[in-house]
Amino acid sequence: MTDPSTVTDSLLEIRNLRIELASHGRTHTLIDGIDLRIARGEAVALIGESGSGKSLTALAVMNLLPPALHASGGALRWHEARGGAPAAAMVFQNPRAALNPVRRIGQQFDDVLRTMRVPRRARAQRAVQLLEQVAMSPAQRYLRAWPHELSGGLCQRVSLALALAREAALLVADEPTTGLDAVTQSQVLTLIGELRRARRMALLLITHDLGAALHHSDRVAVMHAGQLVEVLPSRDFLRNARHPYSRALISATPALVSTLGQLRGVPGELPELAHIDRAACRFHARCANATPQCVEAAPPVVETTSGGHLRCWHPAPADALSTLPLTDCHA
Ligand SMILES: Nc1ncnc2c1ncn2[C@@H]1O[C@H](COP(=O)(O)OP(=O)(O)OP(=O)(O)O)[C@@H](O)[C@H]1O
Repeated sequence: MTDPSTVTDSLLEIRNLRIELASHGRTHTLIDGIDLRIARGEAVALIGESGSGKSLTALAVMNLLPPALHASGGALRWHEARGGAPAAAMVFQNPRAALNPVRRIGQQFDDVLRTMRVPRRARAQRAVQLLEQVAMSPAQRYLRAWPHELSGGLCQRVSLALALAREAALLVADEPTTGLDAVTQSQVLTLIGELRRARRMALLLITHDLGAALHHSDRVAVMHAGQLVEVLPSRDFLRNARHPYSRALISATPALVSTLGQLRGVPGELPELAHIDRAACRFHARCANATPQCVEAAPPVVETTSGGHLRCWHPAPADALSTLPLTDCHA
């Protein structure tokens, strides 16, 4: 794990990112005012419920938003001296869908390495090296395989190796373990962490799983209804998370509570992003701390004493969670 306090070398700054959807003559703001900095070699986990806007944020970073959606307001500022390599590479949720079903694995490496201008005679050897880095050996056997001949976990390893082939400074991993069994999930996330550290590659890990986020990142960014509501170092999260939504996510994560009896669902439902009241706090209808102020005005983002960022009128006091009987997965 990288020590967040020593990470100062900025790779990507996302400033006031907004993603809008134009529909029936109206513009709907789906993502509203994302500010996030990722340092070189740093692992940032983006967590939140399904529909909170994690994948849209990732697609904006990759410059892959679908045509109906438009990124505006902010800028993505890359500090990487690119030297011809792409700034970011992505591993997708569904590795089978990400691989071309009618190209053998070796052909897919050849396609990527050709775009990286790797000479033809060096490509096969490079593909072998990449497969060995993701622990697929003997690599020659896998290079001849079709995607349908591989398990989901092996397909995700191939996707990861293809992403590594791009030599990018940032790996964006959008739910990279969805659909994999628990053992394979852990293996894939551990492998991503090892490769990241070996290559000093930054990681934007998108996940619903707070426990996995805390284990595999330096900082956690909590997303609710198209906004970041809290960002703080992973190692401090259980103790210092102050947004009521962050606290609700902790109480809703089986790996983070001591007994199943302490497990609580997150109250209410995510508001429909396309029809949201931008003047109010987006969490107010689900929040036990809400007051009329939360309905009348959206809270600003403030810096906290623990070095994080918080968007809430009535946050929990710092260190409040240490009184809860939580299992510390980040020891
Ligand atoms: N192409 C699109 N057109 C219109 N709305 C979209 C489009 N893509 C996503 N949305 C909407 O944007 C919101 C955020 O979606 P997004 O996929 O980013 O959420 P998410 O947090 O990644 O969810 P999940 O964890 O399920 O992948 C959702 O309300 C979704 O319906």
